[in-house]
Amino acid sequence: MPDSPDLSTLRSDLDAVDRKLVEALAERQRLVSDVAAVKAADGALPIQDPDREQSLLSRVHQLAEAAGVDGYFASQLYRQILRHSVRYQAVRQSGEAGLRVAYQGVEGCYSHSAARHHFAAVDGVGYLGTSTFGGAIEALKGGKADRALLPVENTTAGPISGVYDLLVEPGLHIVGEEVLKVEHCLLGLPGASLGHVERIGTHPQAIRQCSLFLDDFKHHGGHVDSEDDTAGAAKAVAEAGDPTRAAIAGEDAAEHYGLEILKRNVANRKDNFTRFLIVAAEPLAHDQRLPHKTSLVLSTEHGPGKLAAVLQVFAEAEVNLTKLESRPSPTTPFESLFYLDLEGGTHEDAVADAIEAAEAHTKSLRVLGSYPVFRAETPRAALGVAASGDGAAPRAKATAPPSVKPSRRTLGDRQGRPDTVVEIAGVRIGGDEPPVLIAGPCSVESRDQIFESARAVREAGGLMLRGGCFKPRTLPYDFQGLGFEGLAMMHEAGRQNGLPIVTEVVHPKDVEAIAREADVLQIGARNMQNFELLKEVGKSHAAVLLKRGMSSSIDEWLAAAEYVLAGGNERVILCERGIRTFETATRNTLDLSSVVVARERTHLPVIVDPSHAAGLRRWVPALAKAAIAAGAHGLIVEAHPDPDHALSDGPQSLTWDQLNELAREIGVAPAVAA
Ligand SMILES: O=C(O)C(=O)C[C@]1(C(=O)O)C=C[C@@H](O)C=C1
Repeated sequence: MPDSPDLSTLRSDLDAVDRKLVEALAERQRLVSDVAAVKAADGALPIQDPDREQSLLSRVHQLAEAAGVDGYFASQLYRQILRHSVRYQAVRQSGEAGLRVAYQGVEGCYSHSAARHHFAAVDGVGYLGTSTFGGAIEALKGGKADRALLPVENTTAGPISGVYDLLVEPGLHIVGEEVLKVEHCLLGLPGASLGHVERIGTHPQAIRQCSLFLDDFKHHGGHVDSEDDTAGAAKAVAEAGDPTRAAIAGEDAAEHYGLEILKRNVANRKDNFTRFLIVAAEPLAHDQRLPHKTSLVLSTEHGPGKLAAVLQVFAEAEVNLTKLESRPSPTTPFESLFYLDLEGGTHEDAVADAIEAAEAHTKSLRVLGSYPVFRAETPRAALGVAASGDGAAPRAKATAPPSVKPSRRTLGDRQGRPDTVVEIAGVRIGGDEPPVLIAGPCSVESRDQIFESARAVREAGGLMLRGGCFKPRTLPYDFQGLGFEGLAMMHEAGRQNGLPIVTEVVHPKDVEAIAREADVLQIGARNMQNFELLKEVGKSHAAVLLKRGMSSSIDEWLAAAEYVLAGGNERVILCERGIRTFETATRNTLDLSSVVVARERTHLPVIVDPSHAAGLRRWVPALAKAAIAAGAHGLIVEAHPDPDHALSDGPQSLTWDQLNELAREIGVAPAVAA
């Protein structure tokens, strides 16, 4: 047998392939540049063409699969390529080049990363870090920079109020926005370990966003230092060379300062985004074919309904507001300035007319900027940007927040309300949405098992990954789950495959920590009436999947949901999983009538777990299809890479082939290439 090539030979072969890949990207960019020229000559052509992108992505998916490359991986890469392509074309239309961009912080900080994303399509950009937000504005005003990029809001910590005060300075124009997914990581020296860290340094904003992790760290004797910026803290750790020190910063900072990620995702919320604004000293002409946003600042007289009158104008003109923020006026005590963001640009008549009409109800009104927004993969609702271009009509919204003390059983009752659609990282469950398949193993058993499961679930057409990390078992000797270690693996597996994750929480004290990594908190059948647990998940930002207790009536099940809703958490999904009857042939008796009744009595989504009802895998598909026929909004199904050797619930877990077939039968499997 010939010797296999050595590592250095393989690496030089890889180098050659990488060169070809980069050359192909350059060739693509040249063609995109020609496309931009065609579009410059014909103003009727859209810069972004969602239909073309869709067909291109599915072709790439098919080509990749045929070549033995994961189709999802290839299409994710292509999404990035297309995003860059749209920006590249926009820049070619505007003629921007050689910009100097000021941001607050040192290299590798989030503002620097956001700036690099935003200006990636511009040739010859230089970056200038300043020590304060005001310093970035000064650089702009003093002619040392052409743009300043400033963070204005974060989806966990809220508005960055000091920046709003800077935006109203005369002579500044908002010319763009950038949204960055912020993933706070704990960084330390290579070889350092989490257990030996004694001091953690980071920016006050990150301290707020990671308060749960840091409180726990302090509780165990650790010290937290407030630093000027996240990447600065990372730099200090690298320079100190002390393995007991760590910083909370982004992945870019780790790369920049040669640090290792000791723990990913230490923020309170898994989905953590920061919105940045790009400011210039002159207004810019933007390509009007791109979707726009407009930012205003205004003040009103004191008096009842003054602000409402302004808002009414936009409501009547059907101009959507994506932001309303108030700040004290820098000049007049006890007067407020209101910052508003609107969907649409001032070149659109509806927007321009509405602004003019609104002005009549204000004491002062100024347009801070009208600028293009690039569609990004962000939870658009969370950022106040309406989903666009996907053709999906907005469906029934979640119910109003419980602003009044709930009277007896009102929140969950239908009372003529439309169905609530619960949205979980882009997956919509409820109402008239197509049924959602949630699948995965009963328990997370190992890294390989959960990664293989995530991939198989995604390939089958599943939209969420299930997996237990904290297992309530009948016998104390049975496998109890891998706990937080398993959760971290599952989080990563879900992320890599674009699947939100569902996991059970069994103890009230774990709710916050689990919700940092999981998208949906499952309340198991045994805990359906654990009222302290229900109250705790009622306070959580994560969605809740509430299984019906094995001996609970529908009334008791709905009353349990009421606990969660009354706590302020409106994102409740009911799950029927079978009840105890005299029948012992199946593990539980699947009560499909509860789906019909619950759908009539509440506005909440109702899904079905056929696995725990059946107890045997060969019975699962029939029950699953019956559940959909009865009106279930989705299924949560157990499936395992090797069901016969599963550590829990093996007999009722489907194989991948069975899962694929079920997905096809209920019509959620991805379309197969012709
Ligand atoms: O085909 C076009 O119209 C292009 O602009 C090219 C391209 C691409 O890079 O392939 C870029 C943006 C569009 O949204 C679709 C496709």
